[in-house]
Amino acid sequence: MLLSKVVEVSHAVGATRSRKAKTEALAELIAAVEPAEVAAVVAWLSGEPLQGRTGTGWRTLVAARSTPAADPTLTVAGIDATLTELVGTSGSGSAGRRRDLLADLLGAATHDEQEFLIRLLTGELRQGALEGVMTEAIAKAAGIPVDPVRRAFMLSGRLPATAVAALDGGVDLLTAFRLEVGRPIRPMLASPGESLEAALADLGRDVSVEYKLDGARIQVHRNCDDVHIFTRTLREITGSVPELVQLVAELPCTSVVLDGETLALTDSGRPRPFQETMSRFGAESERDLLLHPYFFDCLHLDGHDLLDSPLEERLAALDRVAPQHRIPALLRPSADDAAAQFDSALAEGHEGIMVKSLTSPYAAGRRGKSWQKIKPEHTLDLVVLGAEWGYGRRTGYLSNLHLGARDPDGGDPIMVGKTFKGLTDKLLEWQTAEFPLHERDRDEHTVYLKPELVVEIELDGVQVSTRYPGGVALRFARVLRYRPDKDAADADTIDAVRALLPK
Ligand SMILES: Nc1ncnc2c1ncn2[C@@H]1O[C@H](COP(=O)(O)OP(=O)(O)OP(=O)(O)O)[C@@H](O)[C@H]1O
Repeated sequence: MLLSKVVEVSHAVGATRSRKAKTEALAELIAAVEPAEVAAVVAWLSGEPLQGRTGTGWRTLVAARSTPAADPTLTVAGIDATLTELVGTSGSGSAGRRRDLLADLLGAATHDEQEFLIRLLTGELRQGALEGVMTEAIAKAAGIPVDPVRRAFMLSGRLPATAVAALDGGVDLLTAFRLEVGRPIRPMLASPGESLEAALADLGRDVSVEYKLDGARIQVHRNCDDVHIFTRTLREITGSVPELVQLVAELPCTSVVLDGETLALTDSGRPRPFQETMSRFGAESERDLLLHPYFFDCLHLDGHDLLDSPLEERLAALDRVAPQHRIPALLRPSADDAAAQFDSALAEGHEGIMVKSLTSPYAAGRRGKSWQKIKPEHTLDLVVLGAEWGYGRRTGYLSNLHLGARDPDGGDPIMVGKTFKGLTDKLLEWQTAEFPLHERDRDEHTVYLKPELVVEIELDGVQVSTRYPGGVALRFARVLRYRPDKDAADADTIDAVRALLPK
């Protein structure tokens, strides 16, 4: 298939807000593509080359760009082969070879194709928000229901492989996807609960009421001596967290997959700030800060997959394998005991509580009602769309943030407000240094950013707005912290913001 056809569909998908129209355009393309090219097309339209990140910067690409070709000739298979060569080029002279490959590729591309390739290779197409639409499109192209496609994607974390299986072998091949120890699955997520009372009324008596710790999510896989640890976005961090690896290696089992939260504690046992925990996930991690795990789920134990088992059984498995590392939890508490649990979580410096249905299976990658998070304040994770230069004491610093909510249908984030409240001097300095690295455009007052940074905002509520395109604006928003553990695809949606409108 010609690249020009893919670019055309990519534009069409970007130009419409209708989820149905997006799904149809994608499904038609996937159904039409050569079997050998399905994986690449699905990967590209989800925002990433099949080879993953190619490590090619925007400057290199712009330098490699020449006069566009008049007519489209590039094929999907040809480009995919070039990208494989590009990522495989290493050693002496590799920089020059990479430059030549890119120059040949871009030289053969039309103007629109050049734009597309540059956005693909710089990661700008990676919105991830298209994942939901893409899952539906794959099901439609294969003529099968969407649920088995979704499940296979959640278990494999890979849309291209899911698409190939769906088109090759339909539901039969998709149901062969299993939890594989060593390969991370997308974590189950929670919905914001209105209040503890509302969550208990909604979920009934069969609940686990757990501390919601303010750390970072980890997913731990162990097969005999082989331990792997992943973040919320499925990034492997095994090498940065030796103390967790050792602890998991010593658990009394042969194979296990655990879900939990990790954080560093102060000498008096209170949680250290989230940023300090996150700093341990980086390449140059501060080893003197010890991380502790607090597990809250067990997805596999000694050859048994537990994803489809009710939470109660999964917690029993967790109790068998790691009772000393469980997150504080009460099973089927009275309303008073649940309220006391909430109070003590806050008193001990934690974020709030989680109320979980004991009868629910592990819905990988889904944000459902069977896990509800209760915090004393409303918070939203929003995408930073830009920042205005400050004035007065903040002259020379990028300050007032433009905040956007995710479009669940894969469009650009939708602006819902601005704030400079809560920004410490340290954050102002960091923003001023960091934002230009994400710059999309600028004018006299504002630096506009690619949708890449996620910030957690505390707010008093939201109100109807005629000024903002989503019809809703934040009230009294203030910055709590940046969320380097989240991508724009993990930000809260415009629907989540609207759900806070007074009823
Ligand atoms: N007992 C717990 N059970 C589940 N998740 C917990 C628990 N304690 C802390 N967490 C953390 O809270 C998160 C649950 O909220 P949610 O599923 O909405 O994820 P999130 O989008 O990362 O939310 P948040 O921004 O509130 O951390 C988990 O991702 C996990 O990191």
